Amino acid sequence: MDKQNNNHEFEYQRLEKVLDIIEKKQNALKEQSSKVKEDVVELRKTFWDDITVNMDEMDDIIETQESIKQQSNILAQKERHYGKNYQRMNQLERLKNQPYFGRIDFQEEGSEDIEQIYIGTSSLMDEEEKDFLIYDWRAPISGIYYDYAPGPVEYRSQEETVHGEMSLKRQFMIRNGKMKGIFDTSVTIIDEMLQESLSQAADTQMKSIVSTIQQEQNAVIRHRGSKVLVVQGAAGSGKTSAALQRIAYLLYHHRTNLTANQVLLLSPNDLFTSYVANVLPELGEEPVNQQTFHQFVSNGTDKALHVDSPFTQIEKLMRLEEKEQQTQLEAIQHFSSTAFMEDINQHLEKLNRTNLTFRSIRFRNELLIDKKEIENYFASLEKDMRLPNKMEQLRNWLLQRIREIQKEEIKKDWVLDQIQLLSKDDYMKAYHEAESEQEESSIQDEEKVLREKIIRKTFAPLQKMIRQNRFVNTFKMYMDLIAELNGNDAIQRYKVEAIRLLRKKQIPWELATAYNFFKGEIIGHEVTRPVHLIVIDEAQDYTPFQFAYLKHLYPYASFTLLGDVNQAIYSYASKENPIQEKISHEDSTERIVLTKSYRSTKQISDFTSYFSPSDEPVEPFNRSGVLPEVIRLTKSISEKDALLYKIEEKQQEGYETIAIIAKTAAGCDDIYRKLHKEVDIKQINEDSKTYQKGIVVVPVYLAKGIEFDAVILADASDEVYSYAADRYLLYTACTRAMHDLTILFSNEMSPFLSKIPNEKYRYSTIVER
Ligand SMILES: Nc1ncnc2c1ncn2[C@@H]1O[C@H](COP(=O)(O)OP(=O)(O)OP(=O)(O)O)[C@@H](O)[C@H]1O
Repeated sequence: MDKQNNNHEFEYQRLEKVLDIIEKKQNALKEQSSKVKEDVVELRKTFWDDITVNMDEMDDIIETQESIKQQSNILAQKERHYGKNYQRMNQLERLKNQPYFGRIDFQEEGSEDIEQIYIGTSSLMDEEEKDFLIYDWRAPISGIYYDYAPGPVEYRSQEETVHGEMSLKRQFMIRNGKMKGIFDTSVTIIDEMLQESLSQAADTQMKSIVSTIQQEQNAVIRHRGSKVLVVQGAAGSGKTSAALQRIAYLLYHHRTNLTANQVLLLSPNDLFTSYVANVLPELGEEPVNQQTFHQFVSNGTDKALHVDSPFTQIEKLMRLEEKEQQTQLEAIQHFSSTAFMEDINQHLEKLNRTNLTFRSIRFRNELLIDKKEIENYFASLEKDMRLPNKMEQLRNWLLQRIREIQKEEIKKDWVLDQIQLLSKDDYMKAYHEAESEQEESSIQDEEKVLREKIIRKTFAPLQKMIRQNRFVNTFKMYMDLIAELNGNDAIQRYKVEAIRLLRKKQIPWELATAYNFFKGEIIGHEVTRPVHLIVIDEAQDYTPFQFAYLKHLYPYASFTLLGDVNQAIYSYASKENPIQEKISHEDSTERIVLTKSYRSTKQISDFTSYFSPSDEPVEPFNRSGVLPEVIRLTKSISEKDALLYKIEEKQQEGYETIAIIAKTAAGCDDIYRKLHKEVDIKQINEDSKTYQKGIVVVPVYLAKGIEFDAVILADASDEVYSYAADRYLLYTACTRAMHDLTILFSNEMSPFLSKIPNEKYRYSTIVER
């Protein structure tokens, strides 16, 4: 290789050249696009001109249909072409800003040549469309860039493992098409680009990390093989980032059999959904189907039911005294377990052997089919048949019964009464319908058509109701199951309140997924769209039941679960979660641990490591900042003044996103009330969809997954964070801080903080105005 190609001057010139080619391609594409657009508009306008419509003979009809089909295909093809151009235009626009971020010089074993591989967010060919000027970061060869330092390397192409030598690894910092820096890995010891990226201010929209993906993250992104991938990652280790880049990677590699709408991304709350919404489009991919699990469950349940959110569950628990909380937890843990799924299965078997609870079918206030009759039919079905199959038979039988009833009803006088109420239009339609059936229609023919119309219309809701299985009372059976549950004192006590809520059609979160499972096992699960890949972020908050339910619904889907056992704030609900090692050691499950934490400064990471709830290792990234500050409020200063003082200080220090985090929603209300007249502060609650830069007040459980420049923990006194479960909340809250962490408390500090060595934080007793 020409040594000249190694110097920086070469890189500046190359960048110019590439930008020039991008521009040329853009211009060519623009021209092409406007031509295609004109064609599409023209074709839409003249769609019928080239078609000869002839319906005389059967052959003519077929020919007409054929030519319509052909014309539609041409139109569709042109529209697709236009869509593709549009997509490519966006890609080129992005490339113009940062065409590439890396270069590797690679010599394949046995080859004389050294290839220069430039890596960017999407690929670019030279003007002759012969050679790659830029490789997509997801191309197999690009993997080397993330996995190795210069030296011997290998990568896996479609068919084989390719070995070779990497002689150069170079990083480029290109912003707005301008070269801002060039770093060779052999020269720089620390990753300057990563340092730069991490020291930036927090954003309300997550950014893609393709240019600085780290080796361990790359293993997550490019993982193949096992059906279930479990990622345990320290707070701020890039789980969410890796999850999104993984989706982009898989969409790229499985273009032909995986599309964005076959991916389900489950996120912890709406705020988070909008926080990450930009990443995939930034990577040139379509957004995937993203929901919270609460939305997923609510969409799959009875319309009349109100499903409590997980936040309601956590708030309720936090209001209880420790002993009461323990009892409640014990019950919740049972409902969260796969043992409860077993209870349900046994109960369903029993129901299958005995009978289900049906509703009688009524019509015009009269009993049409008595539930006894339905029970008898159910009992007559073959004993070993599965419940959903029995239900199908039952539906068909009922629909047939309805058809027979219709034949009787059509003759009755009430139908004639209804005919009198029909509009003139309906009469006319009936007249034409009757006429089209017979050359000369009589009054009787018209009446027959009208009677059929009335019967069809009147019975339609009934048929719909049968198709929707509303003749079986799954909710009542579920309530019975809960009421009949045996179990310890905790369960017996829990049942009383649960039944009270269920009677009001309100379902507590811990019973909601189980109800959908129970119902689906009776009437069949409704899976509306094919899902091939399910990515669950904050997976530590899923119960074994919930995870088993998802696997049951989508037995052929691949799963990627990402979470942190240290942030299991719903450990309130379950001691076990799918991220834990023992659960993830099932067949076809692989587990990757991300230990390095990138979000917070080393000082914040060190500090939080003292109260991290589990032994999972956390290795702080070496980015320096100030020590966290722990402030004791004394009587001479109110919480309000202390907060105002600290907010002002953080603003003066230049922080743009400042979060005041409280434990509960009530705590947030209180802070908001005290401060909103003094400073511009926004409150984040369960319904918040987005947030802006500035000052926010937010409960811990809604700050999950998000990050802020500066975090002020409003009250870390011992009476606020003292139970075992509070440790997870405290840890989650403090690890949201990127650059600055301030903790306030009055009287005694939380026991989780009191053991931290003094040199790990700055301590002050009073804040003076
Ligand atoms: N390789 C990387 N390059 C640049 N930034 C990174 C990288 N990895 C992580 N980050 C940054 O670190 C921060 C934390 O990342 P992310 O939110 O993905 O972590 P997480 O593991 O999901 O965190 P948590 O579990 O605490 O919510 C983000 O600002 C992200 O952009």
